[in-house]
Amino acid sequence: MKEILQPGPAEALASLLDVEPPDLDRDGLPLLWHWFYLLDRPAQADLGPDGHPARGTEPGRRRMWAGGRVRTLGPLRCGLPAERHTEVLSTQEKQGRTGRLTFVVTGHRIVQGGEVVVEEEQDIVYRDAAAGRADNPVEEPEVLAAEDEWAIDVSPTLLFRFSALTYNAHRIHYDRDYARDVEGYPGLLTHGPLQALAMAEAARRRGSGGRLAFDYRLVAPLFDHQGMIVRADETGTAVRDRHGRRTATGTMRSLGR
Ligand SMILES: C/C(=C\C(=O)SCCNC(=O)CCNC(=O)[C@H](O)C(C)(C)COP(=O)(O)OP(=O)(O)OC[C@H]1O[C@@H](n2cnc3c(N)ncnc32)[C@H](O)[C@@H]1OP(=O)(O)O)C(=O)O
Repeated sequence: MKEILQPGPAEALASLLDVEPPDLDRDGLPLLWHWFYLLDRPAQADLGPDGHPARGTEPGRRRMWAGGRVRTLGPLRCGLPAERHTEVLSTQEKQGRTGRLTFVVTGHRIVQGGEVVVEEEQDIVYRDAAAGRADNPVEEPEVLAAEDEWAIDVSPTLLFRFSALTYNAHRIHYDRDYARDVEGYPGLLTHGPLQALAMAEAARRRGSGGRLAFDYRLVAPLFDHQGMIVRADETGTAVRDRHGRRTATGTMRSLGR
């Protein structure tokens, strides 16, 4: 897949996150902002009942984004062509606390000007249909956001706009009836990439930049009524809900300028 990268998606993302638009001419796209470019555009006829492309998935199993590893090796520039190369790297069966898990790892490389500028692995997990019904956490008392934490209101409009920007039609993020009645979730599910991006942005606020290695895991589902509270410090970055339950963790390392 190949396209000329335009500033529009980056401007739309800055508005969605309520952050200052980055200086694209000086720095290129920030860490993970490549997720809004070079998107798959599957035909409507190819979508399964969950809104995700049906190809290659076992009918009835539930897809979740479980984690990933990203390396930025150079600036990704707007105004220039870039291409994405994607392949399935591995498929592994595991037994988790929530039942049978099938992890599919896909590898992605973004090439610009003949150089690999982003290298990434994404971990997607498939679970049995009943698993979502167990994802109904007991809510502890509220833990207010500290001064060094970033509280994001997870509203349906935020989730819808994120789905739209990534051209992701997975119904768990915007169709409350489907999320509850079919997948058994207690609310709309916050995208894994949105949580990863919030962690990367919290680190960017602290001055991270240049060539970076970022590893992250989505460790528990985050629903829209639970808020999203993000923090980054020198030891890593994490997301919790407003009751103190951790839903994502990440570590970042500089690879030098
Ligand atoms: C976009 C998009 C979809 C989404 O965004 S979906 C929403 C975002 N994702 C989530 O909310 C997932 C949250 N995480 C979970 O629900 C659970 O952590 C998960 C992934 C279901 C696993 O929970 P379990 O309790 O069943 O598993 P265990 O902790 O007992 O672990 C069993 C083995 O699996 C390995 N493992 C666990 N989590 C991960 C991970 N995130 N990445 C890679 N591997 C993982 C764990 O290490 C254990 O392995 P062993 O070798 O030690 O057995 C869209 O669709 O596009």
